[in-house]
Amino acid sequence: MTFIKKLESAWQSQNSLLMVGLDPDPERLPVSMKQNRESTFEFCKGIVDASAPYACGFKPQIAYFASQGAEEQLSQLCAYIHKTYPHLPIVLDAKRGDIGTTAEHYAREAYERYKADAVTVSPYMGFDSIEPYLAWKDRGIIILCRTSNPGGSDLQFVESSCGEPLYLHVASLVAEKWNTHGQCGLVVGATFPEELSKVRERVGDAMPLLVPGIGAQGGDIEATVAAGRNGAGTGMMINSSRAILYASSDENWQEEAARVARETRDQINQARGI
Ligand SMILES: O=C(O)c1cc(=O)[nH]c(=O)n1[C@@H]1O[C@H](COP(=O)(O)O)[C@@H](O)[C@H]1O
Repeated sequence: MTFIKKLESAWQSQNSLLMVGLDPDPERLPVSMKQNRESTFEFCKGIVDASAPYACGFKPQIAYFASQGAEEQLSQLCAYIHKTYPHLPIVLDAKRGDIGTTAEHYAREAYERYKADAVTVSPYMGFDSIEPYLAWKDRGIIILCRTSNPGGSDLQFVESSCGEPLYLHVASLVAEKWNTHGQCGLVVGATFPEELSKVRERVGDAMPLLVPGIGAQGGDIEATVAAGRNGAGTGMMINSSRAILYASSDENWQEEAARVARETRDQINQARGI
């Protein structure tokens, strides 16, 4: 099954647009856990099990694993998710971008080594830096468009040669030229609902948007849903990481993670009118 079909099916079967971000900071693990690589896996597995009923997918952030030499734990986690929750897609957040020959290896890292259903990439080195990912027709490529951080405006708001901000130019390029097999999506931050709505309008209903920025970054759920939903009331993977992961560091960390995930799913659904 392709990434896009798996995601669409998860939106329906889970009745959820919530993507749970897996950003395991060794310094913020539950107090009962030791700060080591094995705990990184155990913690993420615990979060996955607690939040799976409320999620449309999981987004592990590679830097949190690589910075502590926990790549094997990331592989183990992806294998665990595929085996236990085969209906929930994994978006590997790696934000890669490099010349084609190198990009080929980044694609293999994401799709072969970690068996991710999709990976985040940067568009700024152009089409040949994206092309190697397109060869994996059943996988997804989620391209940075209007990121959630304040500094995103430094470049993404620069006027492009077409006389509009660069992020909209990226949205058009991906929708009209790069998305040759219908496997691309875009990253647009929940912290910028106005731009989110412009991107949705530009790319139409079919393209999924990865929308980080609710929870710890303070994005407004109602405004996000109103701006980014498609005609079917879906179309978004609305990501929350720290608000769920670190809801509690006490004995009840799994229960609290589950509670925040459920409440976030419910707030998103309420904004969808469900
Ligand atoms: O590609 C991403 O996932 C991403 C893009 C973006 O524009 N902003 C953004 O915060 N992210 C990621 O989304 C997650 C947000 O985490 P929280 O702010 O803790 O919910 C982190 O893993 C970020 O790396």
